[in-house]
Amino acid sequence: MTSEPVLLPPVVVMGVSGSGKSTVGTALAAALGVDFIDADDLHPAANKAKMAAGIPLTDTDRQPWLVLVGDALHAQPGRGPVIACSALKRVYRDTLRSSAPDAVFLELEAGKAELRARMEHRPEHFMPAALLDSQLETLQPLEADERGVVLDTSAPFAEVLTHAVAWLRASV
Ligand SMILES: Nc1ncnc2c1ncn2[C@@H]1O[C@H](COP(=O)(O)OP(=O)(O)O)[C@@H](O)[C@H]1O
Ligand SMILES: O=C(O)[C@H](O)[C@@H](O)[C@H](O)[C@H](O)COP(=O)(O)O
Repeated sequence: MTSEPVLLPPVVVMGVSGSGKSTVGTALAAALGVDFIDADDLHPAANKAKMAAGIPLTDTDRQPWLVLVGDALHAQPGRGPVIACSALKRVYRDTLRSSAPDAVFLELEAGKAELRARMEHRPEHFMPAALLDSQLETLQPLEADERGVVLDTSAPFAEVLTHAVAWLRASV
């Protein structure tokens, strides 16, 4: 007798720059056996150039990017994927849910000093630590009616991953 494969909804690993989205998302996708996509790779070149110059993106800058992220989210029903995407505001997550209504959100958090240190020590990344304040000001944490969980990434990495997998197994 074969067991039914577990259907995994699209998973968005969200949070400010340096919160660990790419790191946790890559490991989580590998653990779940689904594709990982980094939404940074979907940003138009102009958005990346703006951030690299230390200028925060506006809602208008982010809108076409969020549509691309939404398209990627619902491309493989039942097979994730796991996408690392900041999804800082509630309205951005609403845009993603308009493409993938079943998407779940894992919000990664850490203290400001830890976030700054991570950004400053990350080799060859376009995002300057100077944008951390703006990222934190823009962040609207998950609300009670949004399907997801907050994960404290100041815990050891293995614990963060175990918590993420356990939450998904219990919730989907
Ligand atoms: N849980 C963690 N504990 C310590 N360092 C971490 C953790 N998660 C990520 N990092 C480190 O912090 C930096 C930023 O992580 P990254 O995954 O690039 O974040 P984001 O994609 O959210 O910007 C990387 O150098 C990474 O190795
Ligand atoms: O909406 C935004 O302002 C960006 O998506 C931003 O949140 C993201 O942090 C950068 O693209 C840098 O990428 P990392 O988050 O991987 O550092």
